[in-house]
Amino acid sequence: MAADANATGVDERRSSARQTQSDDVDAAESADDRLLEVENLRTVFHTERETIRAVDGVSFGIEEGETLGLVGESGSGKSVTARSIMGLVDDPGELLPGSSVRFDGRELTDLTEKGYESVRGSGIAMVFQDPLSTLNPVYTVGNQIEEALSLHRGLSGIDATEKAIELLEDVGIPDAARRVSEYPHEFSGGMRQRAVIAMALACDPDVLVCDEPTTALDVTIQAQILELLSDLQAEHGLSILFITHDMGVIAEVADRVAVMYAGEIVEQAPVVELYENPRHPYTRGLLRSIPSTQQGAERLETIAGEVPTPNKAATDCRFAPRCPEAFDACEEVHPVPVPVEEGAEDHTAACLLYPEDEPRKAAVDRHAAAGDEDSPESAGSTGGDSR
Ligand SMILES: Nc1ncnc2c1ncn2[C@@H]1O[C@H](COP(=O)(O)OP(=O)(O)OP(=O)(O)O)[C@@H](O)[C@H]1O
Ligand code: NI
Repeated sequence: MAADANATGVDERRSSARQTQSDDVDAAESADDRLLEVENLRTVFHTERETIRAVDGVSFGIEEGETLGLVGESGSGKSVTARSIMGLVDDPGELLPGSSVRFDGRELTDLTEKGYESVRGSGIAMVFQDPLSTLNPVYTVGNQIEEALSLHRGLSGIDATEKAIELLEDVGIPDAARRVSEYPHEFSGGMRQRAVIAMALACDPDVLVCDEPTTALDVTIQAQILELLSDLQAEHGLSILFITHDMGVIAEVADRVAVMYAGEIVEQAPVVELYENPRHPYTRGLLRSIPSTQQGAERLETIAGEVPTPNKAATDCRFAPRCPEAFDACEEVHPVPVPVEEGAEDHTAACLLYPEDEPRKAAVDRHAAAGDEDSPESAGSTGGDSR
């Protein structure tokens, strides 16, 4: 239905996006450059006991050729964000109304499964942490790449085999002509992940979503895969969403970074800015927990406590119980992303301490007002107010 997005459709979506935008972070302004635009994404899982708000109002965009790093502790909602973009959220999970994922100007969240398949086949491809979850043990690596080539590019026979070999060469697999007929178990961990990347490239995607693609690999191999991804990006102009819990890896791969905590993005900034000038107390804590190679003797700090499971709409700051800088209002007001100071549109933090150059009370009021506008209670038809 939405398959052939025309210019008018795109314009309509842009203007409706503008209306629903909170005025603090006007992402729609730069939507023109953004190949992938995620807006107010809410993905919940209904379990017997509770509803887990795994992704709770996440917004970000990725420009052409850019890498956005998505970082956060285990359970913060990174993988669910990736699966939501890919249309891979199944029962008991669902995207709540108002969630938007636009790819190349086209809304994906209301596509049918068939429509999504075509997006996954040609627009957006995903690389998972464990290559064995993607590769089928009973087929040769070549067969699997050829199948992708046949599905997405209509290649078959010798053409498909030749292209598969070329892809394996592209991802740095030596002796590709021979290895194309080997089985996944004959590949090492690093070579398997390269093969998975070759499979993803078989679709000639514009966006690559990588969910901890190097976490299972040892450090040397990890560095090689990261280099491969950056080479491929330069070569194919890929946009990459790179998910990891490792701040060290993020520093190497990302152009921009989004820090996730308990289902929300708590800080977003260009990579150098984030490392040199982190603002959210959670980001500061994460950065203090990176092992520093220069000062080997220095003790590593970790953030005490655990990520809470977001099982209610937030009415406070979910990080407050672990935050060294929390004050009274943090328990009563839900912070939304705001510029960290006036004019800092590309550096936002969801923390009541910001904007830093605003009097504390005014800043808190600004968060409270934005939260009221945003809340499902005020947006829904019930008119009920839980506050
Ligand atoms: N199928 C599911 N059913 C119920 N809850 C789920 C399901 N999938 C994910 N969740 C919950 O969603 C939350 C976010 O999980 P997610 O896997 O996205 O975290 P993550 O940031 O990727 O963590 P990790 O670094 O461990 O991979 C968790 O609380 C998790 O328990
Ligand atoms: Ni994950």
